[in-house]
Amino acid sequence: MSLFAHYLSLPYLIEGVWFTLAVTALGLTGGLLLGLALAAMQLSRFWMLAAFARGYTVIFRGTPLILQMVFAYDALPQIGLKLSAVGAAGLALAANEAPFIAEMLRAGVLGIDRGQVLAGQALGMTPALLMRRIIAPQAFRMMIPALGNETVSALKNSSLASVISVQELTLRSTQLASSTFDFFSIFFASGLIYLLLTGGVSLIQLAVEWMLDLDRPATENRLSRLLPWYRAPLLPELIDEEPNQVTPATAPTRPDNVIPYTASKDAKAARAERTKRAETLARNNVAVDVNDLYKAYGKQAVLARVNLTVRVGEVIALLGPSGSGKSTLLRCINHLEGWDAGIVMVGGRRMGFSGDGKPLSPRAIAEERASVGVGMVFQQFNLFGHLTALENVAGPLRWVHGVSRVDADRRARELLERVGLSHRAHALPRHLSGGQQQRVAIARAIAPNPSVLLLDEPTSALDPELVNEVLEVIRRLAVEDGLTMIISTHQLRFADEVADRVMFLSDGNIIEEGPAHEVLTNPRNPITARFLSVMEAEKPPA
Ligand SMILES: Nc1ncnc2c1ncn2[C@@H]1O[C@H](COP(=O)(O)OP(=O)(O)OP(=O)(O)O)[C@@H](O)[C@H]1O
Repeated sequence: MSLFAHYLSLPYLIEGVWFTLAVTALGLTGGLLLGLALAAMQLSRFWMLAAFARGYTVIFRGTPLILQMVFAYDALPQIGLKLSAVGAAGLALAANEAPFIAEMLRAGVLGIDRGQVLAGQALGMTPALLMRRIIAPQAFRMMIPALGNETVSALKNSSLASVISVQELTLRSTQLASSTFDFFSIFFASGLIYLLLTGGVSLIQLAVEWMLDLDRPATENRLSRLLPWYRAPLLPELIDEEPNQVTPATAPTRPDNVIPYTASKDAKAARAERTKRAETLARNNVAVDVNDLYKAYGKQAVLARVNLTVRVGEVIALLGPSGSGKSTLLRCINHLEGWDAGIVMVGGRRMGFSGDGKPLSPRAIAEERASVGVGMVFQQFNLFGHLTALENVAGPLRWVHGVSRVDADRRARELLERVGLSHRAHALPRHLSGGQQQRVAIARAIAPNPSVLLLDEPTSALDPELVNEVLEVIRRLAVEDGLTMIISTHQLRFADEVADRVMFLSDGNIIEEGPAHEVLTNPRNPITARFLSVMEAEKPPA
């Protein structure tokens, strides 16, 4: 036992630990940098880069590390690259670790919900901003356990450096044992030192996991403020506050030339009101103009020469059976989806193309989305999972529109209050109900004051009892703010009450359109009539 304790603190072995740590540190740092480059190449749009990275991965993952170490130490000098034993071992370990780390990074990035990426794009985030603010923070959190594993494995693999005479712990233990024949005590001491080192890695991993745990109450310190997923601590006055009702707008932004309609009980007065509103809207500028839009997936035409004109302040309800192309049409308007032929103009700008007709880069499209102002609300809410409700609304305002933190927070609080969620400002999306999440998503979409709001079946992922709270928010955006909206929905009563016009899509064609009440109560096309009769329970009274 005393011999065991003696070997544990023997300077000869302790010095070996430093070599072990040096090789591991070189291997991990190099592996992380090279892994980042390889992952970026594999995820890039350029197939040559992706093919190169894949080839590298196949070679370095498929050959033994011990061979790579010998190669780095003995073969590289023959082409003029002479490295120290520690340098050669570190280089070989880095080259070997890189493909494993790259695969972890790639899995982390690909593991982020595609909906969040679409939402970020719709908010005008450039690819780099999306990566920095949305994808990387969440991917990193998911990768910590795998990174911990990889660190432990690199630490143990560093013992292979003994083949090129690096004086690391394993080599020194063997040398010592050969000269003293005290195999048991030396190898037990050496094993315990390795265990202490790997135990240290596990502790660091646990500490990082704890620091990044989203369910942990947010704390205020300088370091956490620098992190992209920073959350301000909960303000005491908000903790016990009673839930707000969905309250009236604090600052409606209705254009002057849009007449709000009030729900009139008298059918005749309501009709007169609608006619007057339609006449006013017809004089307004065009907000969205879709011309001969054609899009196909393979041989299937999903949008077959669609034409659509929406005036400022108008509310359009897109109806149609599942698979008729409603979501695709909305995504094309925001250029989240490319198309094969046709032109989409929003606010007089040709979306996705420069003045001379050339397609824009992803970055330029993102900037265009932000400046034209097309908000989008998705069926599955698509809130950023690592950000609180407040940050979901305020973050994009700061990052995309350059609004100051104070102003962005103020605007976010106003909007959350408006959708009845000020008491949940610091809640993470996963702690909100579906209806609450969708209300935050609406607040996020209208925060930058978009000129047009696209809503893709905003209530179809909700339980029936939560549908009304979301419809109420949308209703107020139409009625009080006069926001131009295109809503794909199956809520016929809602469409009748809120929409100015209904467009009915079938197999990628608009087969019927007209004033909402007219189409919904007296359809001319047999396909529309059949669809409405199937949805009878939802149909508005004639
Ligand atoms: N990425 C894709 N690849 C191939 N086909 C697709 C893709 N996305 C959509 N489609 C097809 O395009 C058609 C239109 O889909 P879209 O989602 O626009 O319909 P929708 O009217 O919004 O349906 P729902 O009401 O169910 O959401 C469908 O037939 C769908 O299968």
